Amino acid sequence: MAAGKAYFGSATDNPELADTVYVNGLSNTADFGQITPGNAMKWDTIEPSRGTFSYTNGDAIVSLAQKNGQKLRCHTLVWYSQLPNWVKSGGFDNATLISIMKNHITNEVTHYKGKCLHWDVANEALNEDGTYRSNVFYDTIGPAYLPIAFATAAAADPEARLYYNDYNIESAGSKSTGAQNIVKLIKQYGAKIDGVGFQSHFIVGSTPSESAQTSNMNAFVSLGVEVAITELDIRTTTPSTASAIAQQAKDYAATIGACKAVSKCVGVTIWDYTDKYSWIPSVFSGQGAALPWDENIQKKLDIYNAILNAWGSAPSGATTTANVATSAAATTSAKPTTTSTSGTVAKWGQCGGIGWLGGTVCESGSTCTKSNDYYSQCI
Ligand SMILES: O[C@@H]1[C@@H](O)[C@H](O[C@@H]2CO[C@@H](O[C@@H]3CO[C@@H](O)[C@H](O)[C@H]3O)[C@H](O)[C@H]2O)OC[C@H]1O
Repeated sequence: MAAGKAYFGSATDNPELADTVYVNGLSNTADFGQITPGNAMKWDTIEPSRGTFSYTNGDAIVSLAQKNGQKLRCHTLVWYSQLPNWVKSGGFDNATLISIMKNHITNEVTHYKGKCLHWDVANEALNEDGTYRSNVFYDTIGPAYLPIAFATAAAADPEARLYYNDYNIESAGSKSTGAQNIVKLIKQYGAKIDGVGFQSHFIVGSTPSESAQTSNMNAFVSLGVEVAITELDIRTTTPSTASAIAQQAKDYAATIGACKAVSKCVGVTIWDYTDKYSWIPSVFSGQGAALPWDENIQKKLDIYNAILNAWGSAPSGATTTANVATSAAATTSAKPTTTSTSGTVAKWGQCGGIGWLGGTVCESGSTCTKSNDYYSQCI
């Protein structure tokens, strides 16, 4: 799977796949060129007991992405949370836990070999002050668990882009510095790390500015890795207000604008696309309304249009009030009127001067062709 192609995508989860309106919206590649499984590839789902691997949920999401022609970010291999008790409280010695971790990674990455554009190899290894978080891997193995995990994933699927993923690393500070140190550590060990994911679970009005996010991304890029926004949502106190929505639109624009401004920022993923299935209300009491589509799977136009404008790719008809999840007309109106166009990609995310929120977009400097079927081809 080629690296360096930008995308805009959404997380999803298996229970939602029974909702036809929802699936139609998720499958609209004019909006979403990429999917991340929200839970289906986590350790407690994949290997709930030692040596027993269950890929049913993950496979369902892979199949959907393949059917739709969407890229996959695979999430996540080594995380202290949603980790089954047999690992968390197993009392294993160093060598045994290394072997368990390597076996888990090898089995899962091999199962999905060739299907994952990215793997979030390690998730949330840091405390807020940038020191290592105490978890069973760190406490038993030490910081070397990180390079070991990355090297193991690289051996199982050499083509997948390997990511460290965390929250509160989206602007400069101790935790961002800690994440930069993880990149250096993994490289010092001679293991492969390709990218850093900024989860970007933001709060309306407290979202870091575009320039703060841009300069922070560039600090990572200068270490020789790409970056991605991997779990974007911007929560507010519910019920939301008009002023909160106006600020939220600016916050989304700042975040997407930052990724757009950094050539090595390869894509943006929102953490599901509709408030109907957002994880926020269940975790942050009294908070929600964090996503660009509402609980009825209707676009919030202020936010949707702010995203399109920040992405620099508002296709004709994109400001329609129709709901893309239910309206074929909205999908049709989003198609370009020209039959085809080609040229050099002037800037990341733009093909022949017409960019798209979803679908394929090309790297700066490459050549592309685009036709009426939505998809550009990067040459
Ligand atoms: O009961 C559980 C339920 O709690 C669980 O919720 C998921 C928790 O993880 C969420 O994703 C994480 C959000 O932020 C970052 O910290 C992580 O990188 C993400 O993985 C996910 O959206 C929730 O659905 O789901 C399974 C239920 O059995």
